[in-house]
Amino acid sequence: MNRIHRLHQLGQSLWYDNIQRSLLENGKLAQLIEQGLIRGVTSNPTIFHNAIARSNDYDAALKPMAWSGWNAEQIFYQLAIEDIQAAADLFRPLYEESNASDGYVSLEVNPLLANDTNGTITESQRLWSLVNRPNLMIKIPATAAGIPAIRKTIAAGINVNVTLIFSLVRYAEVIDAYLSGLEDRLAQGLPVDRIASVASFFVSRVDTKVDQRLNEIIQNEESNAGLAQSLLGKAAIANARLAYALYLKKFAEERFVVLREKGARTQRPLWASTSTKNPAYRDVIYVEELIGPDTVNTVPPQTLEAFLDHGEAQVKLGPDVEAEKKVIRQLEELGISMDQVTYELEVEGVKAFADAFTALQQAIEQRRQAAVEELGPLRNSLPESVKRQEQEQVVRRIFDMDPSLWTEDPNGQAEIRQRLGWLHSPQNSRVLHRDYQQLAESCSKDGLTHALLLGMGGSSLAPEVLRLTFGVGRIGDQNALDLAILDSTDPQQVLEAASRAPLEQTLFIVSSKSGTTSEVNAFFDYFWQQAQTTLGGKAAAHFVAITDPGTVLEKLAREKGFRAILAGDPQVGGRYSALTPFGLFPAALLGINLDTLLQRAERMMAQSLPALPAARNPGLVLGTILGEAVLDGRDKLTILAEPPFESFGSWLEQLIAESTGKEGKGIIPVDLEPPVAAEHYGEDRLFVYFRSNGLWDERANALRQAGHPVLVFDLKDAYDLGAEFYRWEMATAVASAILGINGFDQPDVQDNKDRTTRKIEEYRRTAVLDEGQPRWENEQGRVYGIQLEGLTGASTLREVVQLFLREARKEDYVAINAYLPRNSQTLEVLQKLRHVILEKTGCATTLGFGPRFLHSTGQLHKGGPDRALFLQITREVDQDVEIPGRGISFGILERAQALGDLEALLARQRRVIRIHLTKASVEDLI
Ligand SMILES: O=P(O)(O)OC[C@H]1O[C@](O)(CO)[C@@H](O)[C@@H]1O
Ligand SMILES: O=C[C@H](O)[C@H](O)COP(=O)(O)O
Repeated sequence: MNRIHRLHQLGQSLWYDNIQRSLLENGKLAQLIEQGLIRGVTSNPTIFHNAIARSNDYDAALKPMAWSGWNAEQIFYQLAIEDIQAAADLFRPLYEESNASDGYVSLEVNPLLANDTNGTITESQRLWSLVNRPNLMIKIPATAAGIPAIRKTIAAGINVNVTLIFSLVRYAEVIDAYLSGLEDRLAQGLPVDRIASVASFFVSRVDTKVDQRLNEIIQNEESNAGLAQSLLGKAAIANARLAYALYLKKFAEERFVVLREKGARTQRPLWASTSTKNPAYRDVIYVEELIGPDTVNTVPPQTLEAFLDHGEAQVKLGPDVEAEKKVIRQLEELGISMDQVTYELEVEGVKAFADAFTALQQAIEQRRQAAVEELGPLRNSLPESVKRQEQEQVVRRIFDMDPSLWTEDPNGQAEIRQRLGWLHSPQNSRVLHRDYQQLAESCSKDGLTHALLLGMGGSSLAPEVLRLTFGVGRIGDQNALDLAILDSTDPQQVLEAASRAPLEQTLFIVSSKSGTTSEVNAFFDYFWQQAQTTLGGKAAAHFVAITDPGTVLEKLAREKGFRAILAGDPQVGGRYSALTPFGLFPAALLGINLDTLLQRAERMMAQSLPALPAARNPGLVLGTILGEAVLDGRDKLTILAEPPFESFGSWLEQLIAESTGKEGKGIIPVDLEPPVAAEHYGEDRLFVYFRSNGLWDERANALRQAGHPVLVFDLKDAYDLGAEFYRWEMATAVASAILGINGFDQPDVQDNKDRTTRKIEEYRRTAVLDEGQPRWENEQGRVYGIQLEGLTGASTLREVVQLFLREARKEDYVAINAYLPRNSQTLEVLQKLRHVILEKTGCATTLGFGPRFLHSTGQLHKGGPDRALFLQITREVDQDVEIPGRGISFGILERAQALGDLEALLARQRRVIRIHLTKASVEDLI
């Protein structure tokens, strides 16, 4: 039994005089409750000031509310109420178990109402119904105006923690107000048995003031110095013990006996202000000296720790208070009037809380203004738009799976009903994530050191982001698996992936929701054959499939005897699958703690539920910004992501582009664009900045000053990706609804696939790929696609590119679609090309590597707005690789995909050229 348990045995409950969001989120508060160390929580305006203004714990939650036009006070109450509710929920079991004697959490009324009876009554009722928890106590100050408010509030059936009590006279009034409130209830035939109240009697502050006077006497009045010296540090405890004696007396009187028979409880004294202010005193003095039955002591963290370490628990309270009366008498003899002291303390106490409240409002106001600045030109329209989402109950309808938010088409609606499972993924995945972790552990134990994931789009991008953000961690005492991703049919890239995957030590993850994605099938054929050749009968133990139940891939994996088959959630579409096995199993292989990742996602989910106001929902507000920005002409969502989050944009790109890019509409994600001076950007931009260390603060400021909206999302560590996945999924769903788009299908992807299939069939028949007639050619390369004015006069590929760029119109974007190996050399030169294009045309630029981007931005290219120039680049392959059993090579598959892509774009009258590099290199285009 520890010291605090002993204290409790003597009849005193220890409450915690502290609240802070991080304590709620990191499990510390839950732990203190579980260990039986604290039995309640108290807050006050100073505590909230410290919690909110002196930390960044609340900033992320504050932003959407600020963007939605809420003022500082609205924001404060939303944040405070959330904390109080969360704490109350943690205490709920104790509250029930202790038959409602402990387990309370206190929230104080606005201290600026301390002298306003009616204002306090109304505010108490407002907070009581907003928090909506039976184990809440509303704190009301024991001012003259507060006393009648206490009576009315108790009579209304609300638990009250009466605060700022200093004097015995006032304390008697408090007891009377409590009893009167109960009597009022009885008179109305209302029950009194579940009403709880405590009287917070402030302790240490009395010593602070009295000791100051005593010290003046010691200094200035020689004759009284001895007595004054002996009284130092005595007043507060004496005053509190007298209060306890009063409590014993009052609650033994007939008046209360009547109430007790009806089930009423006593109003326990609560010793507040019990941290030691004078370092010369014992640091647990205001706990040790005030122990007795039916009391509460609320202590800040340092006092709790001190008592746990060296506090002595003995009963020190009782009816015999002669010594205490003597202390008060002696103080009076020295001219220190307790009436005067306690009056001053009450006035100062009210003021201090009011000042803290005002300072807190100012601190929130500053942060609110800074957040609003981020919206730039969108700031005025956003509050109305968020209100509209609220009126139209968008979040409720999303959770109710109401497809009419996105489309009237019955087929589309039927599909959407099967595609909203991601809303619950953070919780649903909790059931299975231990299996993924165990499987990862078994792979590691069996000596597998590498993993190669074969997948496209939604099935490969989340794993890639996790790999690049987290790096390779640990599984137990081993290095986790070094995960690589293959999502390209470019033969060079296939070979590179193969060279980095030693067969004896590699786990292959065949990852396809549908199980029919042609690239993935080709990768499987290739690596299965390799594994068979080297590992023979042991090959299957090196393969895991992630696929939805009932797919051909599942069947194949079963037939071949794969090490494991992980079932996807059929209610979740590919690009929304990050928090299902498609993202989570690769994460486990990397040694990522799935519990923490899912916890962050769950926290975001909890903020996204329909019960919360729209302005508090991070995904809803973000989605509203994205949607409204498009309607305002800012459809180029430009992603700035600081290390280690640079790769996050590639996941975002596929989510947003494939979801919204259809029916001639869409948001155009612009990822990893080389930076240029702020004035080069058009008014079609909305920037989002994923901030980790503030490396790009200056750049963000310059953009903001140039009039662009720049939304900032602070990420504290890689695990925040869990939350971001969820936030952006919600935002994408909301933005799609605002744009009137079905965000859950990808109608134009199939066309590309069909055209590719036809090309391959023809190739199989004729051994030639039909590339059509070039519009221009020389020994450097050939040009296909739309007719360009003056093309015949061009003498180099560079000139061809220049001619093509003349087609650019204001607010177009230029998409470079490179069917090239994705490695640092090609990336560098293509980024250079992007830079030149951006400076020359002022248009946003995107870069995609084929065929990877076909499963990302490919849908947007064909289905989105006709505001793009597509520069497709293909090349002669140096070293081709056969796809076993398919009668084609990866090189042919890649080229057929490029041709299918080109054809699909031309069929939609898009402005596209293909430059096929024969002798030339990409450098020659710049
Ligand atoms: O997981 P699958 O079925 O192989 O699909 C891969 C990707 O292809 C698409 O279906 C189309 O691009 C994406 O939505 C998906 O993420
Ligand atoms: O409810 C608790 C009181 O507000 C708190 O104990 C005040 O303590 P202080 O005097 O240390 O500010």
